[in-house]
Amino acid sequence: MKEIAEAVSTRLSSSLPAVWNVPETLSQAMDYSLMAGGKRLRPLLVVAAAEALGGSRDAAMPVACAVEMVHTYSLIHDDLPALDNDDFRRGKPTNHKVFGEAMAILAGDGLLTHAFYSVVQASRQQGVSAESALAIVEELSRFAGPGGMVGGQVADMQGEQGVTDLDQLRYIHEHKTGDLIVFSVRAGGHIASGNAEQLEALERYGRALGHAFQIQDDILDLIGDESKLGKKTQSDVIQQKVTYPYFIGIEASRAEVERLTSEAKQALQNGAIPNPQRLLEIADLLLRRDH
Ligand SMILES: CC(C)=CCC/C(C)=C/CC/C(C)=C/COP(=O)(O)OP(=O)(O)O
Ligand SMILES: O=P(O)(O)OP(=O)(O)O
Ligand SMILES: [Mg+2]
Ligand SMILES: [Mg+2]
Repeated sequence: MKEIAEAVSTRLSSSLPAVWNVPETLSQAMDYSLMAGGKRLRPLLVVAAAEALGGSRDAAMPVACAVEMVHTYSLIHDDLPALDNDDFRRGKPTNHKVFGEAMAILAGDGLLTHAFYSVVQASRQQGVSAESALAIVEELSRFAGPGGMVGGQVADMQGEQGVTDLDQLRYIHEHKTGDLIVFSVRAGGHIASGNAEQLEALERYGRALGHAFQIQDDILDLIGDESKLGKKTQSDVIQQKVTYPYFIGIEASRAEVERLTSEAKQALQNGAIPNPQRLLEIADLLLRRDH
C-alpha cells in the first residue's frame, strides 16, 4: 500500500505538462496541497479495485491521481473561510493561509479541471479503452458534482443552519464523503473492464466503506489526537454540526463503524471479485485508523 501511495505521489508531483507555462504561484499552490501528506486512500482504492479484477496498476494510475486531485480541491475549498474556516490541515497551514483566499479558490479550480485531463491520459498513455474512459468521466462528474460530493457539501452546510435528522445525516455522508469513495472503486472496476455484477459488488463495498469512513471522521473529531490528525479537534461541536456521535453517542457510533466494515467486506465475498484480498485489508485498516 505504501508503494502505491508513493507511486501516486511521484506521478502527482509532475502532472502539469511543462509546455503549458502554468503560472508559478498556481502550480505551487496546487502542489502544496497535493503534497501535504494525505493518506492517498482514494487512489489506493482505484488501484486495489482494478487489481482485484486483474487490471494493471499502470492503467489505474492516471485515474488514481485524478481522484486525489478532486479530493484535494474539495479539502482546499472546504477549509476556506466561507465554508469550514479551518487554519490547519494535515499538520500544516491550510492553502488559503499560505497563498491567500483568491489563489486557494483558483488552485482548487485548477485541480478539479486537471483531474479530467488526467482521466483522459489513462486512455492516451495506458491503453484504457475510450469506452471505459468515457464511463469514468461520466461517473466522476456525477459522483463529484451536484448529484454527488458538491450536493453533499451543500446539505452539510445547510444542516449547520437548521435541523438535521438521521436521514438527512445519511444523505450528507453518502454524498459528501461516500460518493468519491464509490467513484474510486467503480473507476478501478472500469479500468479492468469489470462486468455489471462486479461493478455492483464494488459499489456496495464502497458505499458501506464510505459511510463507515465519515462516521469514524466524526468520532475522531471528538476524541482523536490533534497531533495525529494534523488539525484541531472539536470543530463539529464548535460549528454545532449534527454528527453520528451527536445522535447516538460514541459507543453506538463505533459499533456502527464495525457493522458497516463487515457489510463492506461481505459485499466482496459472493465470488464476483476474483482477488478481493487488498480491498478487504483496506476495510480493516480503516476500522482501526486514528487519523
Ligand atoms: C465541494 C466540497 C468543498 C466538498 C468537500 C467535501 C468534504 C470536505 C468531505 C469530507 C471528506 C473527508 C472525510 C475528508 C478527509 O479525508 P481523508 O482522511 O482521506 O484526508 P487525507 O487526504 O488528509 O488523508
Ligand atoms: O474537514 P474534514 O476533512 O474533517 O471534513 P468535514 O469538513 O466534512 O468535517
Ligand atoms: Mg466541511
Ligand atoms: Mg472541514
